[in-house]
Amino acid sequence: MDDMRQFEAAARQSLLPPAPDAGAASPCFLGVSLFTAAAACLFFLAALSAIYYCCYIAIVSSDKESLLLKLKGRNSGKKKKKNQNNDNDAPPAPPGRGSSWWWSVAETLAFVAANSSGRGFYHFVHARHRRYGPPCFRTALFGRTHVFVSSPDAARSLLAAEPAGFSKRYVRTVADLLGEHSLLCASHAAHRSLRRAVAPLFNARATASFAATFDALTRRLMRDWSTSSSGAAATVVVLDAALEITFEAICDMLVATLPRDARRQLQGDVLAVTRAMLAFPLRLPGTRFHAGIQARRRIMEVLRREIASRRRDGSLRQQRGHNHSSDDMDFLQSLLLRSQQQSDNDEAPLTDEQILDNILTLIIAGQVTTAAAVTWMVKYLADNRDFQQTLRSVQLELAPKHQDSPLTLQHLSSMELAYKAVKESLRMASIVSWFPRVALDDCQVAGFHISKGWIVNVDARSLHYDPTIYENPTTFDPSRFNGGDMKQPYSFLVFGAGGRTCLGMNLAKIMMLIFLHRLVTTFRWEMADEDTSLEKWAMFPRLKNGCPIHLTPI
Ligand code: HEM
Repeated sequence: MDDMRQFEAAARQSLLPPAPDAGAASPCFLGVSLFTAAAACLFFLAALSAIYYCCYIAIVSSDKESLLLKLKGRNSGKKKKKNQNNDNDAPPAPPGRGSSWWWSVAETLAFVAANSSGRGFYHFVHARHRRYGPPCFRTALFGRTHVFVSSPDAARSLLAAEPAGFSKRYVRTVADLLGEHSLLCASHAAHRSLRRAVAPLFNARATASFAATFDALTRRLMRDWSTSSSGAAATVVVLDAALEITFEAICDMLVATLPRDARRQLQGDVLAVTRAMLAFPLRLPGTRFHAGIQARRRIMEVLRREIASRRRDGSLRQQRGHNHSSDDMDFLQSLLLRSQQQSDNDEAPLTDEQILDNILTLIIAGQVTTAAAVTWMVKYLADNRDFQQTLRSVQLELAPKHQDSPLTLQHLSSMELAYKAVKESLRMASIVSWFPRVALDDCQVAGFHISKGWIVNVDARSLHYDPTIYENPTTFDPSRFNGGDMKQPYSFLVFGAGGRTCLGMNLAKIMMLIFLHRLVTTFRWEMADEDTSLEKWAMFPRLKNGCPIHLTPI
């Protein structure tokens, strides 16, 4: 027992700091220690940056080249540039920096810092756009040279009819999560046949039936909100509600037969995949990227089980020979039927992998974007109460015609002012802020030299906030659309343009119109929290607080 006490006393003694020695803490000694500590920190940071950079080149880059080859390529690129500079006729490289690897580390860290701050990842682009001015600037991210272009002419040269010199390129994380057959990531060659298979599904009948489903969900939501407010003001979080109903409507359209519990699991997994899209691509348990990859695996399992069950129950055999885009089929059934008909006709059929990747793509491309757009629209109208009131009067005049019945496409087409509010919200929110393309060869864009392999991004948000195109661009003003969609071609790019234009743009506009009409004719609202900081690491810009509003029934 005594031994034990002695041992504890000795241990306590060893944990106590040594008695202060007045002579040891002289100012000179402190200065040297601080200097050494600062130097060590700097060295540590530099080493970390270098490791980080090398990891990123190795992990993120989609090319199969080795790191060594890349560095070699960069050196030969430097030589090439020197030769180019000697040639007076050669177009200049876009302003900005991006060839030195130190600069690439600094820019990548700045991008990551913007992403993990409340200002959102576009802040990085905006700061450089201001520094270098239009029409473009150059930077380096994750080991790749990126050019951001922001003029309608440059946008036309990159998007119109998909020029032969460019292909689509998303960061590796997005491609890993959505799958190599996803429409959003496929190269131009693979894209053409995939789009031919998916585009017919968005026909007029499917759109009308989608509008009816979404309207029913929105009316149910507003009824719940009315009940919870029961005459007094209630507070609701718009983003949560918008995510819920857009998911339900899109799920009904794509895989209508999925049981309730499978839908709930799917919804959680889709959220995890979305969260992982801009995460560091480390497949270590506990990381966001790993969680996203696991969620993708579960989603694929659920969808594969669904396909197997449809093949077992014989419904596909019965529907063989019918029009594959018939309105009583969900998208999954239409694609399975198309695949079966292709193999019956000895054509190369759509594979299950292609079908699965694109069902997941449609859920993510459709749900998260539209929910974010609806949320921004509600915020802009909360900030512009006069416009909210004007719109309310207009919409209330239209309301008696369909108060208790579903909104039809005809009803929606008569909502001119609401439609302008939808477009103005889409412009200001610029949900997809830029669209990446990769140069397949050396070429010129906007009078600047672009080297093979550089990523050229159409900076849609800068275009939408260009004061030479949109007067007072930071003001919410739906009347700017009085004359039609856009003042100049390629200046309103909320849904992209050319061969890669958004396939769901009509559905997105319909969802926004229905939500706006039902909300403005049922409630008045104002923001319950004025915090405008953005959610960190979100692929599409959205408010961190999800846009809580106070609702008062009218
Ligand atoms: C407000 C909501 C939406 C916005 C802002 C939006 C925006 C966009 C943009 C800008 C592109 C083109 C990207 C590029 O060129 O790189 C795109 C592509 C696409 N969108 Fe949307 N979208 C929305 C809603 C939807 C919906 C509801 C669906 C379907 C359910 C959808 C499905 C797609 C698909 C499949 C593509 C790829 C098209 C292709 O490459 O052929 N989107 N979207």
